[in-house]
Amino acid sequence: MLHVKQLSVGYEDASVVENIDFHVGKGEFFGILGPNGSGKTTLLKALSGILPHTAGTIQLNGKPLNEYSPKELAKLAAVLPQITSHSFSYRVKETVMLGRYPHQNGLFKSVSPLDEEIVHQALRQTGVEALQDRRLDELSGGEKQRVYLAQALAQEPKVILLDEPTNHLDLSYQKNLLELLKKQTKDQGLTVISIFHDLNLASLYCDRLIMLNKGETKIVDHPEEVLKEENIREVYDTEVHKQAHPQVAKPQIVILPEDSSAAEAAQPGEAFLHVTPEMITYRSPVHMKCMSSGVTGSGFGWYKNVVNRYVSPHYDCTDYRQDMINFLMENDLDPSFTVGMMTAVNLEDVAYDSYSMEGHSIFVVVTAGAGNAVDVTAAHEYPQELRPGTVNTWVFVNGRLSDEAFIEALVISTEAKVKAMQEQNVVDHRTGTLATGTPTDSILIASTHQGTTYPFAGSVTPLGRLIGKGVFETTKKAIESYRKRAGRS
Ligand SMILES: Nc1ncnc2c1ncn2[C@@H]1O[C@H](COP(=O)(O)OP(=O)(O)OP(=O)(O)O)[C@@H](O)[C@H]1O
Repeated sequence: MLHVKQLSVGYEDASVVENIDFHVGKGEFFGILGPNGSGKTTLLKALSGILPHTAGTIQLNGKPLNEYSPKELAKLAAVLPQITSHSFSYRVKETVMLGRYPHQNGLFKSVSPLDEEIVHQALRQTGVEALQDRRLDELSGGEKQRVYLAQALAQEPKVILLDEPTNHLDLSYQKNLLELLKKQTKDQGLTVISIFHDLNLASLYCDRLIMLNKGETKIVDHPEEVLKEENIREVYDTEVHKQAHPQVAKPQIVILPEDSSAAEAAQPGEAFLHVTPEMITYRSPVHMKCMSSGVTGSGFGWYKNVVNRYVSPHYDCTDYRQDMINFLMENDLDPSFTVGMMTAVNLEDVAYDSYSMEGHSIFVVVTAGAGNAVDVTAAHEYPQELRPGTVNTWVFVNGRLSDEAFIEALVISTEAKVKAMQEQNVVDHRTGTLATGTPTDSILIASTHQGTTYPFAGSVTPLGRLIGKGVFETTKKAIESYRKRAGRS
């Protein structure tokens, strides 16, 4: 559809963008990225034929751009410029109707029923139908933005060129506008070329991206490649972290702020633990990055408190999440900052200890029961009941864990728990085989996110070895206490 080869564009004698090469296919959503002043608008102006290029070629549908008459070009390409505060006092509908101009013939350019229909459709699609009789200079920035988009759509172009289309729009209109354009790429084969400052929106909606750096191409590729941390660091001179979008297969970028807060003493340990018959509470002085299967605070997140709440073995689990939230609030613990678990084990039997080795340190807390133990390899043979977890394992690490280290810490903790159960000869009563856990065990790996960085935590690393030892010994102690009480030792 659009082929750009060795393109250079500038103002007067000075070149602003140089040696740009890319192509955009029919129905493709193509994003232009780059810092302020990198030449995005200059490139877009050249692509829309507003600014002549000084070298190279731009071909639209196989024909050089400069060989199109303005009217011919307007039938093929529509431009949505950056909206400025200045606007004329046209009415909204008149403004959108201007989009039909390239399609109108004859001396008087009368409005046909088809023009009316298309204009109405564009007003509807962009949500400005109710504003159609209002004057443009009375509208908010976001409303104007949508009116100009309606005008561009009314033009029925094959390519639409947009300069930061979302910059005046609130969250919901940003999404609506980009969804609308994306739908048009799929349903109508519309080609969209758009400048973005918001890298995350560009990642979500664009098929491919070009990233400009000081008027030159840094990279042209799909978002996963373009939005690599090293590219952004080099081009935007900013530290970022790239991560997966939680719901769709697209990368997202988060800014890493300078760490200005003085590190508080966060060495995990008994000092922050409080045990009562109703609950075990760990109140950390710092927010901890946690991975857990808690009732509240599950998955990855940042939390200050961890709670293991005692509930009766006959606890009705139907609305356990809301019940846990109520319980936390009654106890002055903010559910937004608390990982909450439940157990039917007597909390006096909790086992905990600190472990350190070669400058690495962890704190482990375990509550364990064996009555409901299960051999997971035979669990498929029997129905399992949803009962409060009986082996709840908390591992607090003094340091910064990478995602890989979190996963490895979880694996090591599970291996150590299974070994402890087997050593204690905990048996699945239905199969007579050694148990590996209980049906609703819960785990927390918490990282103070200060001090040493841990890229890994497998058993080949000192941290992994420490977790293996700590979870094994603490789980053993917890099972022993549980059994003593139950009179089964
Ligand atoms: N009309 C002009 N005459 C001369 N120089 C210009 C003109 N317009 C832009 N420039 C210069 O060209 C360079 C690129 O500007 P351009 O507007 O293309 O950047 P941009 O990447 O779109 O920036 P932003 O993100 O700030 O909108 C800048 O150094 C700018 O000062």
